[in-house]
Amino acid sequence: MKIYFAASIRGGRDEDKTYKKIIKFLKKDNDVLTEHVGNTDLTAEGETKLSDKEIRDRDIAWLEEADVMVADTTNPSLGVGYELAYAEKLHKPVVILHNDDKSHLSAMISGSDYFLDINNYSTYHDAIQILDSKFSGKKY
Ligand SMILES: O=c1[nH]c(=O)n([C@H]2C[C@H](O)[C@@H](COP(=O)(O)O)O2)cc1CO
Repeated sequence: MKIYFAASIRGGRDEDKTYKKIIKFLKKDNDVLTEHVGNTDLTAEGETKLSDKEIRDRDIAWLEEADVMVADTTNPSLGVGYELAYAEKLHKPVVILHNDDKSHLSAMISGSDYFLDINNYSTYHDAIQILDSKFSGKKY
């Protein structure tokens, strides 16, 4: 499966180690198109070798190509909000991971009838268990 993993970059990189572990787990059986999101060397400046237009256009092409989106919404991010709305427009399945101990998910996401697969996690291990139960043997 091709997975578009969405998580905060310019919104802040406090959770980058969690992103890295989630991507490592997903990569065992899948193709993660946005592996750079989990790169712990990537700062809140974002990808500096590409223009913002190149980043946006590449990411939308990846989103169109993806079978499913996994979004970690714990760290609020304009880009992730945009990607979620775009996934809804494309009718892509979306799995949301959110650590309720750290932030309160926007009502624009939790109040939407489209985003029904919203999963609260506290530790990285919980997040992996959630993904394992969703993806093992499942085709999107
Ligand atoms: O450098 C980047 N590379 C990139 O792929 N993105 C995409 C992927 C992430 O899921 C999302 C993060 O948005 P933001 O930077 O607003 O937190 O946007 C965002 C940036 C910087 O905005």
